[in-house]
Amino acid sequence: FTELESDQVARFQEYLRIRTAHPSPDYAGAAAFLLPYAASLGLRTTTLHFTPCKTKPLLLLTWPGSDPSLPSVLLNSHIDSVPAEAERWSHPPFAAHRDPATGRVYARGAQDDKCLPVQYLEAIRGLRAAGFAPARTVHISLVPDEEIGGMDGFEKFAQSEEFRALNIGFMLDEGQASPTDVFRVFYADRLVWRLIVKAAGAPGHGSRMFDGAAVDNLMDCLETVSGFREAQFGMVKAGERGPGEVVSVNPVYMKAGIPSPTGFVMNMQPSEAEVGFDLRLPPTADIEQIKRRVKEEWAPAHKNLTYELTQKGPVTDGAGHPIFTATDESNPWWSVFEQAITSAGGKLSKPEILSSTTDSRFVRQLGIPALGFSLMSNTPILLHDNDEFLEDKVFLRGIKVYEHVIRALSSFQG
Ligand code: MET
Ligand SMILES: [Zn+2]
Ligand SMILES: [Zn+2]
Repeated sequence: FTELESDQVARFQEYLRIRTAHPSPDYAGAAAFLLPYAASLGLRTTTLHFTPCKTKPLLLLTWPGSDPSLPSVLLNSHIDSVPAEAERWSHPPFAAHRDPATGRVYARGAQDDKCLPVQYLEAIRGLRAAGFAPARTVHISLVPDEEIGGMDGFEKFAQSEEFRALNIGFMLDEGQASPTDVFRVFYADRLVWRLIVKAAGAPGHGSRMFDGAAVDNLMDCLETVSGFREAQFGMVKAGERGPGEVVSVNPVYMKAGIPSPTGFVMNMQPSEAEVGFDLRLPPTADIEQIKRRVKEEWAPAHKNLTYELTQKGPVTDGAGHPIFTATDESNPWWSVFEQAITSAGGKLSKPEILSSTTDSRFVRQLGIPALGFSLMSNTPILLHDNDEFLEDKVFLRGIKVYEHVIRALSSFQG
């Protein structure tokens, strides 16, 4: 590595060491790292707050263009991460350990998505060093609370006067790693729902067989959901559908039993049981049909099951249409982006629907084109997983590709 490249990897590690994981992300620590970093590159910095307590800063970094009449380009990244089960990691999740043999940097957030701001900023450093001056203004937004739905983050930002004033023409946001050498690009997100099913039932002796116990009722629900899940997953396994093109439903917690000092009482059947599901729908899914399925098949009242089904974020855009960004000639930004990747010597995947959900949905909802994009090629998909890592060489190559992308997008005269 050159001295610059070593510094770039070191800056990535430094950012990863700031504990921005939920449930108590260190947003102040992140701001104290990112704001002076951006200022040192000559960017304008602004801090916005959308909560009265001002504990959730939204940082805006700006590289002014020579033609302020042109709509600007926004590069987004969320500051927060999901938590980590530290004892199950091979390296501590907030140490950002770099394995010298493989170049892998291990940390919560290495992929999702704390590589991005450092790559954006280092790409700008490279462009400035090359004497490049953008025609369009380039903004970087570093936002809080994406992992918990964005209600105090991008959702409020997208509705704000400050956002409108930025006059954004196009946004790039996070994507997902690619196990092959193509870069993945995403034109839509799945809708994110949470489903909580509660079962009630007759309590009784642990030894007695009877109908209608709470856990028995909940198991009926799990069995039905599992059948549906297998059918959806089957289409992905068979290669008929992409992972973003089916409905996913995964149990993420279960609660039942009567606690005792040593664990749970073993010879009593409890009168309540509960399961939580992460439910994701493709943007064009028939929502009424899913709602009916939950009510009639997954959690029918006659089995003593009740449920809460809640949706996070928008379902349709302002015109009532499913939320996605065009990836054809109707969207001039698409071809500018595609050409930038080619000029950087990269290959792009066929545009996909992202299987997870990002802040892009709030921008697309406004009719502004936004793509999810990831330069993590030849990398296993480890977001929200243990031992999340990114290889230093992949990270560094990403900076070079962002140089091409930022140059092209900010020069676009259409
Ligand atoms: C709860 S909104 C989405 C949060 C996160 N990006 C996910 O896909 O799980
Ligand atoms: Zn993310
Ligand atoms: Zn995430």
